[in-house]
Amino acid sequence: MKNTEQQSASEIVLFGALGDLSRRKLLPALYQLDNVGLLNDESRILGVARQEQSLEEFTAFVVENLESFVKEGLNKETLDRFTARLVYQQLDFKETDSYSALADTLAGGHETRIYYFSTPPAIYGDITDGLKNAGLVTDADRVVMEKPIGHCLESSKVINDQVSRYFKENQIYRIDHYLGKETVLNLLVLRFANSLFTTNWDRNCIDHVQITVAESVGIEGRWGFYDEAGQMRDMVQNHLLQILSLLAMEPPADLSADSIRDEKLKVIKALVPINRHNIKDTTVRGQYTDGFLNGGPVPGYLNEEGANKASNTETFVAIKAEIDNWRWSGVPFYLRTGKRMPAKHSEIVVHFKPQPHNIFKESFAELPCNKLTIRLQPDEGVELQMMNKIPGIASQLNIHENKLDLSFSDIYQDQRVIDAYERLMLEVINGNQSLFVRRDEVEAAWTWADGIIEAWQSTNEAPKPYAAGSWGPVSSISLIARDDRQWVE
Ligand SMILES: NC(=O)C1=CN([C@@H]2O[C@H](COP(=O)(O)OP(=O)(O)OC[C@H]3O[C@@H](n4cnc5c(N)ncnc54)[C@H](OP(=O)(O)O)[C@@H]3O)[C@@H](O)[C@H]2O)C=CC1
Ligand SMILES: O=C1O[C@H](COP(=O)(O)O)[C@@H](O)[C@H](O)[C@H]1O
Repeated sequence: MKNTEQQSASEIVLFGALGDLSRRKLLPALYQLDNVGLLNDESRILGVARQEQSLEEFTAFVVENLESFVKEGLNKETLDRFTARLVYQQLDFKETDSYSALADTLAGGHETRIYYFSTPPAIYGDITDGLKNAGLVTDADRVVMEKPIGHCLESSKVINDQVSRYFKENQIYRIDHYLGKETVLNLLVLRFANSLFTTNWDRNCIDHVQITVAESVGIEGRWGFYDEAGQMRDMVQNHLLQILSLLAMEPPADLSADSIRDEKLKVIKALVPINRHNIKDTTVRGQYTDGFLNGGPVPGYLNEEGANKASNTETFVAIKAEIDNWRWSGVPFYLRTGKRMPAKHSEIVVHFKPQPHNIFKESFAELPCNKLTIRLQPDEGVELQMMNKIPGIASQLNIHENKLDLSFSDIYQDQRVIDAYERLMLEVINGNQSLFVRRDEVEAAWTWADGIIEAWQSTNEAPKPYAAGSWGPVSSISLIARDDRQWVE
């Protein structure tokens, strides 16, 4: 299978190769690229982790996880090729003077090295120092950093400063995997390749927007990490703000990385600050309690595996966000995200304004407004809710609400849904930063998120309880009901 003409050979170095992200997402993504011929035959994959183990043991670990996480099943030929690329290096990342063993392992390899930091962000600086000390930093190298970068604006600056001592901005790929999702990427096409939406995409035509990112999973054994972060830092500061900025940005001049990132940045900077004065009217934070999901009982957050203390960490956030600019002034963007909600279900619903005058009062006292629903996952697609005449001679102008439904699984039946990490890994290999987050975006996002977190801290209020398997605390309904609107369920 040859598809690798443009992909130059690189050494892909996974720091934290034995961790959760690596085994569930990164290794399967690399396997999938290999399977479709998008990994150069010469590229090696070097797993680096703290644990002492042989190459055979690492290979067995990789195969076991590929078997679990590559849904389509493994291809023998690809698996043989993939496992032949593997190399393992034991290393304590904090021992910044002991990276010489890694340098020896990399010696004679390809000149482009991709260092993927799949570790807690607090040690990105140590890894960078270690690489520098061992002479493993050149202009050809790239660094991939996982989110959330830091815990707040200040800590993100420290981490970014540490990494950028030796790597330039054009070598740094800050991952937000939502930017690699087909449907998130499709926002660019939907908005800028369809004049219908381009011309109606502003405060004159749009009443409000809802963005829901609901997960049915809890915190999946990551209590230690999650309890420090909470849903605000884990999901809103990054994924939801990235979706919001793609949805609300001005048309970029072209598809280059900086054109897109410049426009996203302007949106994040234009978000109306939320602070202790407006926090109560604009946000709700919740924490799930014991409940039922998929027909069975599930534990509350404080009863999850690994929970070791009482905690006020939020597992649900709803926010009424506003963008203070020419295009969006007065249009609320309601954001909502939580763990242990009834289903994994992420979508954007754009509510258009009502018609100025209703000539169909006999059918509808109030005409329902057009709604554009962008289903991010699962059941990816785009749906336009509109009014239509019910066919028939008897009813001259009997109308009802119906929809145009572009379901990706129906239309692109033979197309596998590509995992976000596959696309993003390929973009790193190809050296394209468009789908990665620039430092100033991260900092603007932290500035806004920190304001909310500090305001919550200042009120000292506990998160509102919601039963696992529900759509969040009752007060999240009031948040939007106060504006005479309701969440689309
Ligand atoms: N898991 C997920 O779904 C997601 C994760 N992320 C981000 O990805 C990154 C990795 O997360 P995740 O895989 O879940 O975390 P894990 O804790 O599962 O993995 C981290 C890995 O780093 C290793 N490590 C930590 N410190 C050292 C050290 N000093 N020396 C050597 N190895 C070390 C750990 O080894 P050991 O086990 O020996 O401690 C572990 O293998 C984080 O930044 C996280 O925020 C982002 C999105 C989703
Ligand atoms: O970054 C993260 O994302 C996942 C949700 O990702 P998805 O692709 O499954 O929607 C979330 O569960 C995790 O807590 C968070 O760190």
